[in-house]
Formats: sequence, structure tokens, C-alpha cells
Amino acid sequence: MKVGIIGATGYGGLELIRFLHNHSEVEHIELFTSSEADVLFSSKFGHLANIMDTPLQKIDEAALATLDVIFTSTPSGVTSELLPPLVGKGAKLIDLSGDYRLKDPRSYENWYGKKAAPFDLLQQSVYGLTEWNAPQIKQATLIANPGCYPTAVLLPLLPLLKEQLIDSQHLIIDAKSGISGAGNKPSQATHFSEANESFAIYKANTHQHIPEIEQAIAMFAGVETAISFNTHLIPMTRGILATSYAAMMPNVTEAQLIDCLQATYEKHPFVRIVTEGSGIGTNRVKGSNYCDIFVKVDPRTNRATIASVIDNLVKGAAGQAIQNMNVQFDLPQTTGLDVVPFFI
Ligand SMILES: NC(=O)C1=CN([C@@H]2O[C@H](COP(=O)(O)OP(=O)(O)OC[C@H]3O[C@@H](n4cnc5c(N)ncnc54)[C@H](OP(=O)(O)O)[C@@H]3O)[C@@H](O)[C@H]2O)C=CC1
Ligand SMILES: CC(=O)N[C@@H](CCC(=O)OP(=O)(O)O)C(=O)O
Repeated sequence: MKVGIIGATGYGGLELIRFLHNHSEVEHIELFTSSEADVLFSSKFGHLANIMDTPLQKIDEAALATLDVIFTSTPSGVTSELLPPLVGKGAKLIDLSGDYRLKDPRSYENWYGKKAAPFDLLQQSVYGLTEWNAPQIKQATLIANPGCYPTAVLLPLLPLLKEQLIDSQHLIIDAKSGISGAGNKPSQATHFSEANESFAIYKANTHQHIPEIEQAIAMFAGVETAISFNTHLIPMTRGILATSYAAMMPNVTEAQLIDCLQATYEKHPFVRIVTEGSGIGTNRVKGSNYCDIFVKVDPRTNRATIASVIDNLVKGAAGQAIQNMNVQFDLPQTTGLDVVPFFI
């Protein structure tokens, strides 16, 4: 397979390279840039010396036309304009940005504050939450790879909502992310001296992933709900911990929640249900495509505490994108992604 990466110099792009380099079916990788054409990639990123000694190319339709798969890992508002001319030209398109996730263009414009992609392509795009949408992903020409927080939140909640084991209303979701979630462009909030030794809530009640999570809950679990969802920046590089709180439905037990999660993900290699101990941390999944899930019911309140961890750059971005490519090409989902988490 010949693959291209637009936005190769960003964090998502670098993670795509890390995994695609070891992917048995990928024979050629082309790297595209909007700002640094002709620069040798390994001269910009020394850790890739002797590994990725290819020049960055300018984004050019003729060069893109030779590829089987194009990953776009660019800021929101870019692919809404970049991808329409490429749809249906032969390459599978896998977009890591938020531009094709929301079906309603007004919702995108409200939450992202940018012009939405063309309506027909928003309807045509397939939401790439691999474990829940594989048959559609297999047929898709344009995949909207999920956001990092939605991936962490949806994988544990969807089975429990679908089976009506927890109350779909009044869901409270408290999520924390490492700083690489904000990409490679420095900002005041991610400046070391302000982010280090601090722990901050941001985008309170206004995060752009709220409509994406609600849309997916409606799509896959069949329930309409309005969630309370908040995000926090923690002073570490990688990882998301999402903790959701939900009231139990009458007469449902903790064992039923665990059974439901285990049954749902039994045949899914990247989702692990953790039953030992009293919690989980992001180091369990760091550098890997795993999502680990832990559930504990509080008998005093009859509410479930539902925690999940992912690496935002892997299962939350590049890893899931490659998992989707594997589905599209009928490969085992683990191809190129079968790595042991860093842990430390
Ligand atoms: N970081 C994360 O954890 C996650 C990120 N995402 C989403 O994935 C996308 C990429 O994220 P991330 O890698 O972190 O972002 P970065 O900011 O690290 O990188 C984005 C890259 O896009 C390229 N770019 C910028 N402007 C343009 C443009 N106008 N046209 C084409 N390319 C452009 C830049 O490369 P160059 O200058 O070389 O063109 C840049 O390196 C974003 O939409 C993000 O929201 C999704 C899930 C998780
Ligand atoms: C820590 C941090 O800032 N994370 C980013 C991750 C979101 C993201 O990747 O946004 P898209 O919807 O454009 O994919 C954020 O909260 O906005």
C-alpha cells in the first residue's frame, strides 16, 4: 500500500509515521506539508534519521492521486476545503480532524466557530469508532476519525447505555488530557511554566466534543441525551483519563455492568476490561492503541463510576486511524499496532 500523510509534521502525523513504518502492508509513505516543502524530514526530526529520509512535499493533487490511503492530520477547518476535490478519486481518506464528524453543519459551525464541510460529504463520511462501526468503515471512502475525548468516553458508555443498564440522562463526564492533545503549536495555556505544576479546567461546558459524544450516543446506543462534559489539562505529555458518573437503572448490579462490557469487547483486541484493583492510570496504555476500562458501583449513591484511559495520540488519533485503515483493507485490526505500552 502507498500512503500519504498531510500534516506529517504535527503530533498526530509523527505518530502515524511511528506505526506505519512498522506496518507490514505499507510499502511507501509520502509526507506532505503546507509550510516546509523540500525539507528532508529526518533533518527536521533527528529521531527519524535513517528511518524517514524523505523530503516533505507540497500538497499537490497529482502526487496525492497515486496513493491508496491519505491521512489528514491537520487543524480543524483545513480538510473541509482540502478534501472535497479528493473524494472519489481512488484513495481512501482518513481525516483525524473534527471537520467530518458532525452530521449537522450548523452544529459544527456553532461548536468549532468555522465554516462546515459540504453537506453531502458530511452525510457520506463514516464515523471511525472502529469497535462500533466496522461494517460501515469497511465500505467508506471518507472516514471521520473520532476525537480523542469521545473515543475515551464512548467505548465504556455505549454498551451500558445500549443495554439500558445505566440512566442515559444526567450523565456527568469528567475528562483530563495530557498537553500533546493540544497539538504542536505553543500557546499560553500549554506554556511549560504555566501548565507545569498546575491542573486546569478549560472550555468549561463549551468543549467541541460535546455534540460529537451526544451524536454517537444517539447513533450507536439509540438514546438522545444532553451530557455534562468537562475537560482538564494535566501537566504530562500523553494520555486521557475520562471518568463518567451515571445512575444505575433499577435492580442492575455492578456484575452486570462488567459482564456487559466484557461481552461487548470480547473479540476486540484493543479494549480491555480491568476488574482487579481500585482504579486505572494512563501509564497502562501509554504509547499503545489500548483503551482500558474500569467500573465500580458506589452502593451508597447507587451510581456507577466508569473510568477509561487511552493514549490521546494513539487510540485517540493515529492508532485508531490505522485500525480503520486495516478494517478497510481487510487486514487484522492489530496490523502495525501490536505494541506493548510504554508503562514508564
Ligand atoms: N493531538 C491529539 O491528541 C489529537 C488531535 N486530533 C486532531 O487531529 C488533528 C491534528 O492534530 P495534531 O497533530 O495534534 O496537530 P498539530 O498542530 O500538532 O499538527 C497539525 C499539522 O497540520 C499542518 N497544517 C497546519 N495548517 C495547515 C493547513 N492550512 N493546511 C495543511 N496542513 C496544515 C501543520 O504542518 P505543516 O505546517 O507542515 O503543514 C501541522 O504540523 C487536529 O485536527 C486535532 O484536533 C484528534 C485527536 C487527538
Ligand atoms: C489538551 C487539548 O487541548 N486537547 C484538545 C483536543 C481536541 C481535539 O483534538 O480537537 P478536534 O475536535 O479538533 O479533533 C482540545 O481539548 O481541544
